[in-house]
Amino acid sequence: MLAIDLKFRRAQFVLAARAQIEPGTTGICGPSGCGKSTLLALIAGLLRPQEGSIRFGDQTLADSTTRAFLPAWKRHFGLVFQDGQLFPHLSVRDNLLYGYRRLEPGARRFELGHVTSLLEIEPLLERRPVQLSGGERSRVALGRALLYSPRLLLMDEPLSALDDRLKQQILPFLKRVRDETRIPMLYVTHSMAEVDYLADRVLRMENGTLS
Ligand SMILES: Nc1ncnc2c1ncn2[C@@H]1O[C@H](COP(=O)(O)OP(=O)(O)OP(=O)(O)O)[C@@H](O)[C@H]1O
Repeated sequence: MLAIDLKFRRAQFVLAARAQIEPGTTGICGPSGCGKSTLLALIAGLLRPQEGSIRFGDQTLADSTTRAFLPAWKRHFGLVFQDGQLFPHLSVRDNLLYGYRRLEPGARRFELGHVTSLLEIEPLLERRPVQLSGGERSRVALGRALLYSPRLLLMDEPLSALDDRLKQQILPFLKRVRDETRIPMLYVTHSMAEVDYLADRVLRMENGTLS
């Protein structure tokens, strides 16, 4: 599904990644600073590899030899980061529908009611993000990413801002999303417990190298 063979350099840091990632849920684990977020940013199209290529199915996302580069918004991937990054001035409903409204109706795989019931967030629709708990915010961020009907869901430590009790509450929702939507996921975490619970396979990163 995803074929990665690239190098990316920053002043003090080199990331070298070569991997074939199949559909399902893939955990990416490794110590702080090893390059996990950088790898997700390259796959998302927020960074461009100086060398090598990234392909999704038969589509080239980036290729340094042909200088091909598909911008992030054309990749149609969903992103969920640590703090959820909801738009503070929009209600939960408008946050959820943000990407959905920008899709052609024929491209919409999920409807608002389906996602809000999957994540149990119906009662929150008229609230603003500031009126949500951390766990509710995470579920809304996940819901927003799903309603964008992504071809791939990229999650960068989506639970790391939560305490253990909330993590235990949200993990079953993530599992439900995995099983009911079948959207392929890349899940970056420090936590082997989260990977054991959710992932079909694990890739390890160390000092910028993926194995
Ligand atoms: N914007 C940036 N400018 C310069 N260096 C950066 C930038 N972002 C990250 N780095 C450096 O690149 C390396 C990889 O960082 P990255 O955020 O990918 O690691 P990570 O594995 O996601 O870490 P963590 O688990 O702490 O989130 C680190 O050495 C980091 O200091």
